[in-house]
Amino acid sequence: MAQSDENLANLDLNGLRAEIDDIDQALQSLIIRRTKVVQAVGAYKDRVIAAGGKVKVPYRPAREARIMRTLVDRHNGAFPKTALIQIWREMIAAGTRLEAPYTVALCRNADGVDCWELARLNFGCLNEIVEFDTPREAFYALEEGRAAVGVFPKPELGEAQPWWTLLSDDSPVRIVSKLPFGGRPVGRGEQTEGFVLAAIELEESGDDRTLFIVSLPNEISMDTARKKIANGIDGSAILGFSADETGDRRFVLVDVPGFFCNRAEVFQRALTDQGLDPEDLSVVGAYGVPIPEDALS
Ligand SMILES: O=C(O)C(=O)C[C@]1(C(=O)O)C=C[C@@H](O)C=C1
Repeated sequence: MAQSDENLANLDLNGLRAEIDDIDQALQSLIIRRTKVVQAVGAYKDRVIAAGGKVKVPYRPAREARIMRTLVDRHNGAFPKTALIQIWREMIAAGTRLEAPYTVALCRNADGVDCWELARLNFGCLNEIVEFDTPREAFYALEEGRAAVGVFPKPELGEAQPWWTLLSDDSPVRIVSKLPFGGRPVGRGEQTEGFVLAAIELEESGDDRTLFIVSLPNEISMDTARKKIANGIDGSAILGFSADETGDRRFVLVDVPGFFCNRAEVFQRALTDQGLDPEDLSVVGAYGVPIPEDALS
């Protein structure tokens, strides 16, 4: 029998435990019900694929971002929001696995950093995590469908052979999410950030950032490029730059506020207005802006 908050103080230990048992039963019934609905979503997606749709990976990070933000917004009481998110992470990850098999690809950066903890927290206790020797191998696993998602360490400015140069208009693999999204692991992995890559369509979550790669002639110094990109696109940040093999141009990974899927021309125009004259510009991803730490306390 559900007790009022005031009445809890009058219950003995058995009474309180009986109350917890009732709540657990209600929660479990809802999990069973939610799972049936997720399986119906999986069946719906199968029908779309059978009708000629392209999407084979069930992961929908924009939808997940909306769910997590709603949870945080409507929460109250003493239960920590980060732990609340983690309960949903497990539920969503386990349910996604029922929709289609799910392997998570990992790789290390040049400093040996990987995102194992972030991957385990985000994709749950059941999904297989496979560590590849190189980012290139992890990337091919995504392209070939041997892994559904990959978690790659956040790019470092100036690193040799950055993984993000594998992204292009010719590949279905995109950056689709940023981790951690809602709360950091405590201890190991606390400082790590990463991007999730998957061969899925980009979708809007309501508060997003877009990533594009632009190729610029090498005569333009990084400082000039940085200033002009900042002047041309409000709120933009350069996440990486690299020289290509021929050495006459460099690639720059730029992170900008807003959702600009399939709208590379917007950036092309902004950079041309700054006199940068980009040779090639591709939108390579978009991600829901993670929930800020202060909204989780
Ligand atoms: O909404 C969907 O597309 C689902 O597959 C359901 C669900 C969920 O459990 O809520 C599961 C996986 C997706 O990444 C997003 C949400």
